Amino acid sequence: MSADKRILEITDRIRERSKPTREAYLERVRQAASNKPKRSLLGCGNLAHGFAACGPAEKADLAGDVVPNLGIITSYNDMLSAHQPYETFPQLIKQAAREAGGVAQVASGVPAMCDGVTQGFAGMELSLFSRDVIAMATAVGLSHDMFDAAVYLGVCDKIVPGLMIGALTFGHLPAVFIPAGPMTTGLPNDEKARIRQLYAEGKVGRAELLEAESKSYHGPGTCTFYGTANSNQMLMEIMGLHLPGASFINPGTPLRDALTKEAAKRALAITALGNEYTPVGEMIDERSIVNGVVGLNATGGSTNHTIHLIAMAAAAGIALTWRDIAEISDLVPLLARVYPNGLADVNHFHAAGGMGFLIRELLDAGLLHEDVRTVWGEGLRPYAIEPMLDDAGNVARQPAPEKSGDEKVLAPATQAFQPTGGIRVLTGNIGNAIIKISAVKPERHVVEAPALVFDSQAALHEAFKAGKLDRDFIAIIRFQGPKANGMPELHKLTTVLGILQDRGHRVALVTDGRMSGASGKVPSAIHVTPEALDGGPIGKIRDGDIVRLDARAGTLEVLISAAELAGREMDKVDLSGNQFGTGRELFAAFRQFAGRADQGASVF
Ligand SMILES: O=C(O)[C@H](O)[C@@H](O)[C@H](O)[C@H](O)COP(=O)(O)O
Ligand code: SF4
Repeated sequence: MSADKRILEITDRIRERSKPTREAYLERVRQAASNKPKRSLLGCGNLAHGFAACGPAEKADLAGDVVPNLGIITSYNDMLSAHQPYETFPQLIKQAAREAGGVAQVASGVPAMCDGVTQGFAGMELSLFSRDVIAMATAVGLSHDMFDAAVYLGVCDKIVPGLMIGALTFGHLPAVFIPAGPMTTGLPNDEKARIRQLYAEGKVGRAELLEAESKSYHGPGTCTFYGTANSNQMLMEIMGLHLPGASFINPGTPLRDALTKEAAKRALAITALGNEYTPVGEMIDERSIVNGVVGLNATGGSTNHTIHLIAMAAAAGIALTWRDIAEISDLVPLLARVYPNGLADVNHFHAAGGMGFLIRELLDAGLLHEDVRTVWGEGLRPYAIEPMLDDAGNVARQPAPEKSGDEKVLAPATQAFQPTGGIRVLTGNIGNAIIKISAVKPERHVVEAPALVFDSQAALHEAFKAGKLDRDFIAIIRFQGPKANGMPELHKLTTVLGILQDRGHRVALVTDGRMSGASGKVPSAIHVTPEALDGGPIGKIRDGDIVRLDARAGTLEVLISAAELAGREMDKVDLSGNQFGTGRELFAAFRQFAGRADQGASVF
């Protein structure tokens, strides 16, 4: 079934806009692909260094140019529960490569930051920039030119986008992304949030809070809320970079290991040395990107992808804009209710039918491009499946269930939770901004209240503790953009603003910073562009100004005259405290050269 004509029109518009950059990119990909395998162009000394630590069989294989060599880019560390399982993946991949007559080598490790550990602390000011560091580290690994394809081990927030930018920069190489899978279900996310609010109100102590948090985040695997990490998994599957059904299988299970080995074999099968050469730079095109945006809106995915998807697309020469995202949002129904957009977690989503059911529903509704290339072959329909193990312990796939296993978690397109997607673009005299409404009650989609201006999230917390916030207000937190302090997530504010909202106050947040993909119930206009440090009007808002956030009309306004706004001086904020400590002194160039949020906030 072909996609709805409005989806086709948006895709055509993106294709037309991207033509100059996309054609130049594809020329570079084809140029790089012309010498295959690249390692045969290396000198003997270079090559000997490249396989010095291999066994005799691998050395013999790599000395020639008929055996494919798989580069592994791994973001393993023990800090992220989602990445800890990757400790054992390289051995599995190497074993699978041998079984498939190929070789696999770890090409490089890339850093991975846990936004949950750094949330609310200085480390969060490195978070967004770590995406581009990951892309650079990926390039360092692949620059050895020893590889015919690469597999990318990454799950969390900035890691998959960084790996994707790196993979597309080596667009002549086939790329398969290998997920680690979600943590098993622990304390429900809404119960965790309830205990946090009790703690913030002084009704429970630190011991009770730590006990609740530890029952929620309790083992290896991705945290089970639908934040940026799980949005990444959804994107990699709907864009055809995972194997069908790979995203949400728990780590440490036979099916997980079978999927990992299958991914390694698939990557070796689609190199230029075989008959299904699938360079990722050609495989990912405007249709794949639009499919990603559709999936993001259909699932109420992370607002961080209104930044990362733009940067990822740009790495393939494709120019994606917030207007594209907004127009797709207006066409795509919300089909998933996973926390913070509901009470279920990602394991419940998978059990209800998961990605296979979602993709089938969106394909049948004409909301996805079916005629795309994927790492699995031609077309997206083969992803409308659910994976399992056969008797021999290999991956088998059967059609996704006709009916959702739980229509309160995963709905058919005919019974969508909301007729449009979870992500909106707001425009007006404060600038452009993003809001995720899938987790905000309809009665809170419009908030008009006096502004209270803060230069940091800490200042708002202080005002809360001093009892100054028991009122209707819109918090304006500015100088939180990429150039100011690395555009941190201000997700810790969710608890305090949630308490005030639950007390019946009309509250909202407006910031040039970010929120977490796990943020939700408080109406928040985020990624305000231009940022204050770039002269954005958000830097001119004063305490008491009336601000109106209207997610229905798609507007964000400070209700003063244009003349008064233009006549106001930009506030000045001392940012020297954001330039040193926790490694921030090493990121001055990133702050200086970071692009706008609506253009991907990239340093490239
Ligand atoms: O974008 C995201 O999804 C968040 O950055 C997420 O990865 C982060 O870990 C949150 O902080 C988790 O939520 P809590 O901080 O509420 O545990
Ligand atoms: S989902 Fe967030 S908190 Fe969980 S491991 Fe990943 S980065 Fe850390």
